[in-house]
Amino acid sequence: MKILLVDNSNTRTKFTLAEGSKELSGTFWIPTREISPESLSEKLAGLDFDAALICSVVPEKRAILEAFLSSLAPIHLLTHESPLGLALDYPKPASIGADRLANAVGVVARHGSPAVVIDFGTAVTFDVISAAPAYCGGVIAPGLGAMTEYLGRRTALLPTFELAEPPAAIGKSTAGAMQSGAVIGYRGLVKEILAEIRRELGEDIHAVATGGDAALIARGVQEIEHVDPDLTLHGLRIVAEEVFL
Ligand SMILES: Nc1ncnc2c1ncn2[C@@H]1O[C@H](COP(=O)(O)OP(=O)(O)O)[C@@H](O)[C@H]1O
Ligand SMILES: CC(C)(COP(=O)(O)O)[C@@H](O)C(=O)NCCC(=O)O
Ligand SMILES: [K+]
Repeated sequence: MKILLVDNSNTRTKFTLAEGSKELSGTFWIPTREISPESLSEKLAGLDFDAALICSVVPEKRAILEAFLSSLAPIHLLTHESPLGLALDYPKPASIGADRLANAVGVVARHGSPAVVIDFGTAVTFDVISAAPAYCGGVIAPGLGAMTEYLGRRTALLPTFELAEPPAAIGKSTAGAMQSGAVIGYRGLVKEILAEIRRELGEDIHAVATGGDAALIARGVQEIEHVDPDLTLHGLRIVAEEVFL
């Protein structure tokens, strides 16, 4: 059975096909703002699948994905009521972003629990999973791209610049100084949040990173043990196996 997995997040909507193995057979993405019946017809043309699992944190685009895919195959929308294989130790589980639930499922299966998964996307999210495994809660902070874009928009003289490793901490140009603030500053944010999480838990749990900015930031954060770029899709694959197989 071929299952189409869809991670509809705020910047990019990622797709892949699960075909019963632990590998994902090719991933591709569409900018989320471009999701429409037309772009879906074009990008999914010729793709053959028997079911689809959608994880969405963008309601307007979720409605388009649901309508489009349900005309082709049975679909399941990931929620806190999906078979996640973990307890949700959280006052309002319905409020947890579906991508964060998928990350929690993915990290337990691929890296073990207890764990903290950090997703460097539009927002950066930290999610803590206990040994049980149970989802315990987490942290939401502005994402690296959103933060730097905002700085460019709210100032008269600051340019947009490439998010890349700064040549030095002490910038010798406006763009160099901004790269330093973004990349080095962001690593500081991550280290401090991880340290506080570990202090609060009284336990040295391992950290796994995913999301568009994971590789750039994790390179300078020794507390992050693994970067797993497709972790969310793997979480979806595991839930899809429970739902459809
Ligand atoms: N080709 C790309 N398109 C968009 N963002 C990218 C790309 N490559 C890296 N990024 C970075 O990834 C971030 C978005 O990460 P992503 O995991 O796609 O977010 P989300 O899951 O919220 O949609 C952007 O802020 C940007 O800095
Ligand atoms: C925190 C998020 C914006 C992250 O989205 P992303 O950066 O992956 O696009 C998303 O998971 C969300 O809208 N969550 C709902 C609120 C919550 O998780 O508490
Ligand atoms: K995401």
